[in-house]
Amino acid sequence: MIAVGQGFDVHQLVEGRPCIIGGVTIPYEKGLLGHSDADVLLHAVSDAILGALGLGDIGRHFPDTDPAFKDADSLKLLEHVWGLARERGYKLGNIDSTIIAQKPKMAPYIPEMTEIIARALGAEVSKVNVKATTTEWLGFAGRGEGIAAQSIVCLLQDVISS
Ligand SMILES: Nc1ccn([C@@H]2O[C@H](COP(=O)(O)O)[C@@H](O)[C@H]2O)c(=O)n1
Ligand SMILES: C[C@@]1(CO)OP(=O)(O)OP(=O)(O)OC[C@H]1O
Repeated sequence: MIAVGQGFDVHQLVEGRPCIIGGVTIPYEKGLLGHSDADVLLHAVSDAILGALGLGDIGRHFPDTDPAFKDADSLKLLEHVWGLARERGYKLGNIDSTIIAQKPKMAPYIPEMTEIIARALGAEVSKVNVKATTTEWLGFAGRGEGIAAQSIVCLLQDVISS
């Protein structure tokens, strides 16, 4: 059986916060604001997986009103979400993501992001793709006010036939 899901997230860029995207801390003058570490890419990946499982979104599993998730490491949240997929017998088919950011430049960090996501999902790196795009200076991302990410995932579940 195949299950697909998609995820989308946005976080504001502000001074005085680290810029953590895809589990990588990127040197930049601003960082992403959130209750957790605000890792916009890992949030989109987590939401895509929860969508494929029909289990809502990360706000439902990790409420931003719960102090337990203050400054939470989004990689830990993703690992928890992947556990929900694993316990239902799913493995990763593939996952494709896009980071939407005018700045900073993501390209140098994409291989490391890809490896981190693949490791968290117990999958080969070849099953994970991460891209980046600017918005040609248009909109909130183009003005540098925030960064968005979107992901689409395909999960595979073995069906045992008798
Ligand atoms: N924050 C970003 C945005 C884009 N890139 C890379 O630059 C290439 C060109 O982007 P366009 O928006 O002009 O299509 C794109 O292929 C990305 O790989 C980036 O590294 N960081
Ligand atoms: C991750 C959580 C929980 O700490 O908080 P944020 O970092 O604010 O992220 P968001 O994508 O707004 O929603 C999910 C949250 O509940």
